[in-house]
Amino acid sequence: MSELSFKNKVVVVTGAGGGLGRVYAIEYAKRGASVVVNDLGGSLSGSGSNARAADVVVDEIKNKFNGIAVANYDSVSDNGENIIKTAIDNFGSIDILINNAGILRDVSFAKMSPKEFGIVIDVHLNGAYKLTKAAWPYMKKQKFGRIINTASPAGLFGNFGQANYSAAKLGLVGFSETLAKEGYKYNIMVNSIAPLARSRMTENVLPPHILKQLGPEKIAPLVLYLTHDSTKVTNSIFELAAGFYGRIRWERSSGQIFNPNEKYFTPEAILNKWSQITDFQDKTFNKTQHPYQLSDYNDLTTKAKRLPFENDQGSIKVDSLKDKVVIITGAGGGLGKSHAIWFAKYGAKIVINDIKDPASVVEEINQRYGSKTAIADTHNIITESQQIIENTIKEFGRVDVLINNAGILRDKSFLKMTDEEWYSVLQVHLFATFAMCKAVWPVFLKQNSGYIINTTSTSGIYGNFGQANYAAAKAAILGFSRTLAIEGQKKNIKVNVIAPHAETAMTKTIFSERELRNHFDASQVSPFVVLLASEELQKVVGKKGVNGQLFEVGGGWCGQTRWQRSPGYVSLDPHITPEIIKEHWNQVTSFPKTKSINPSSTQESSMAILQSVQKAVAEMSLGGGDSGDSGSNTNPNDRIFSYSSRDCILYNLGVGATSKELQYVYENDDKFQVLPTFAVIPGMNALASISMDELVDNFNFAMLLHGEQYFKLNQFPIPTKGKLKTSGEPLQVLDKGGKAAVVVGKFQTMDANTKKPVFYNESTVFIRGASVPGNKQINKINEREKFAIQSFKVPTDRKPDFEAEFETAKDQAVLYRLSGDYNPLHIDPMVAQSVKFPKPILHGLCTLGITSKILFEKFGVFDELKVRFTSFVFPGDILIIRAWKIPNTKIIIFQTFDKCRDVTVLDNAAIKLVDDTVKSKL
Ligand SMILES: CCCCCCC[C@@H](O)CC(=O)SCCNC(=O)CCNC(=O)[C@H](O)C(C)(C)COP(=O)(O)OP(=O)(O)OC[C@H]1O[C@@H](n2cnc3c(N)ncnc32)[C@H](O)[C@@H]1OP(=O)(O)O
Repeated sequence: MSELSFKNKVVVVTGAGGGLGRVYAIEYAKRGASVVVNDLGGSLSGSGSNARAADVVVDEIKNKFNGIAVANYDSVSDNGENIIKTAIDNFGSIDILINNAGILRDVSFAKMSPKEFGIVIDVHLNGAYKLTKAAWPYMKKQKFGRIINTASPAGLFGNFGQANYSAAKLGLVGFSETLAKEGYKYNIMVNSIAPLARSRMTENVLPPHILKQLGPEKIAPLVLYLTHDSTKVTNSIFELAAGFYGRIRWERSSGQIFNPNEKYFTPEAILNKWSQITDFQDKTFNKTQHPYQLSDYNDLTTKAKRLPFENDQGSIKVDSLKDKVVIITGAGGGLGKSHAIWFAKYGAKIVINDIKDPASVVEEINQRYGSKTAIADTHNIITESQQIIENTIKEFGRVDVLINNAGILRDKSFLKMTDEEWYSVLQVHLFATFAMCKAVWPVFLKQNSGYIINTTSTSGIYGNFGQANYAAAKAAILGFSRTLAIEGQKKNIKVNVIAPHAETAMTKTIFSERELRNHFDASQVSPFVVLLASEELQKVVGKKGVNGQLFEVGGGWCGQTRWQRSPGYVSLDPHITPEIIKEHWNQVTSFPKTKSINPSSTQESSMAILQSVQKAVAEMSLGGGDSGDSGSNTNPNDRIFSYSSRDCILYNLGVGATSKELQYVYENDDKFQVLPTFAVIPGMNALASISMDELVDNFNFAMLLHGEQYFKLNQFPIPTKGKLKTSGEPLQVLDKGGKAAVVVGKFQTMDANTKKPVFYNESTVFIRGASVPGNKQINKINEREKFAIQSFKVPTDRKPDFEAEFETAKDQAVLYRLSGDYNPLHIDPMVAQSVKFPKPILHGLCTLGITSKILFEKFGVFDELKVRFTSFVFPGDILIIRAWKIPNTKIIIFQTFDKCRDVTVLDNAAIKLVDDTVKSKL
């Protein structure tokens, strides 16, 4: 494949003095681009400014790569336009913009100051806005542009201590989606990436063995691929780290429709169908979708209205809102007013906040539901949020529910959008939501309960033409809310988000009058909001409750929206290139039904990424033999293992053979042979054909230990070269008290040409920290070999018939691994430490190989072997092998003891001799 060139392209990379940005800048320059390396030169906390960081990168580009680059030291949020000007002044255009600069101000929401919130929004979101705004006219004019905005898993899912950062990062996603829609016809492609990379930011947060895999050089190839002029990908979000590349997209449930009449479309009716709302199966009236825009409400409302007038009210009455105190912002009309009336209907006391005219709503409510049901409040929600809370407590004595509903619109195509239009929309939506939540938070913390319902919009979720400001603000509210939900969980504070399909001004811009009459009705949203603030819903849903969730509601339809991620592509290539990404694009972006996942937290998402990487490492570590062969009727789980005398010698050396034993180490020796335990090697090579990560929950490859092994030899002597085919399948998948999982796999190995059986293995792995839910357990114990599940206790009434000592070499594992088990646990001190071993341990099969070599030489050929690995061995330890002949049988029971650690390491173990009268025939 020809190299993707960036010759004659002008690239601006912000925050390029280090980490990700630096690597981007270098990679672009190496491929011929002219690069503006922007960096303020500040420390991680954003203070100070020296020109060094950007200069160093520019020098590196010029001197080391003979590339073209110029430094810029402006702050993205203060002088973003200047950075673009640097590109124009020096190189005459701007083609590719990578908004990468960022700062952190991590602090719990309770302690977060408005300044800490504001500055993070300013650098990430306003910074990206400033640069994009300045670049946009050039890109539009030249009909070419590529923009990458840097989101984060914290933005997608929320993250403790990062309310500011989550808001900014998801805000960037909403912003990008809108730009993608507006830019498409001008060949401006806009995408977001959510990388989990090793950088100054992550260094303090992640453990070293994980950090090791998270190099920025693994992020850059996707960014370069996405921004190449031959790439037409737009409006997409990617999660990536450590060689994993996946796409993440919205998934909207088919949901539930109700007849949307005021009498029977109630919180009770919605509660009665809650499981349907959050159900992501297709239904007759609607499908689960992966949309780029809001639901087809025309269709849904029409169907909803055809339903019987009476919605089933179920058996649970919602009465927990009686005398609860609810603050609703922007409640002087529209949705807010409707919410207020519905809360009043359910017995709540309401603070009607609106800078315009709350009095008429108050009057209406008090007339209908009794005086003092509602009070008016005209404080400014951005600057006077504290007074609103104080006023509420003064009047009603408490606050239970906060509904952030107020908003404004300043719709304009991005080209024409003014700074005032951008900032004012952010102020009223995002900063007001922040200020109101901030003011009510201590009250909720103190009373150990509270409900917040924030209002996003389908424009925020999917982006919308002419609403870059609104989409950014609304998406930011969602990211912000998710972090609040996480932080509030322990204190019983529930934070959820709705995207109502009934926003006066917005709907007016989208729908015709007729359509509006058909389904613009605020009262079709409010019952859902009342339910979200009720205790009844939390009780019905159970332990975790409804928290941090996003719902789309309107016109009688209610649905839930969440993330869905592709299984993605993992490259273990140490030098991943954009070309490799291009070649595997289909894998990066396709969403096969059974393998796509729905991560719901930063931890879940990151763990799933790292597990995909570990799985790939495991597949490679454990031999990773070719799957199948080119013939027809091949099972994808089959693994081909070709070997030669060289592999036999390597194996023999790994389990203790020396130059004094030519039969094991010299292929021209008359008695050249491979030891019987070689039988485990093709099985081990096929271990990766069993997807442990799918069989058990919380799979972590580094936590996997070899537990037991059984094998049977169908042929002896074992051929010293050949092509073998092994098929693997799980026989048992069991949970060990929720603390570990045990997986037993069977591996049938045959000669790939003659199809004659050669070996049969049953291998047990013990996975610490993993669990197996009831419905995933497998127990085909009846299919297991008798010898494999037999118990072999050493006779305690007599001394062993045989005893031998063997000193393992310090480099035993280093040598043994070359037979195909490249598990880093046996060589990488960092990996070993991460799973609580002080240093790398020896392969269980190496200890077994050493032991059975000695037994083989003493007792002769055996055709069955079974062992349990009871403790680990460090390379260099001295082993004591003990064996007992069981009278009148062909069975030898054995045990291996680690003299240095004073512990039995192989136990419950036996071999079955082929002929107990002869020694090794060899
Ligand atoms: C061909 C396939 C190749 C596979 C390759 C694998 C990749 C390799 O690179 C990995 C390795 O080589 S790891 C090195 C070798 N293995 C070891 O060092 C493990 C040694 N064993 C231990 O540490 C403990 O026994 C330990 C930690 C395993 C268990 O100890 P405890 O947690 O103390 O367990 P315990 O409380 O005694 O028992 C709990 C339940 O688990 C069952 N169990 C115990 N040891 C087992 C073992 N070794 N294998 C299988 N099951 C085992 C117990 O029976 C008990 O079950 P139940 O609750 O049902 O009674």
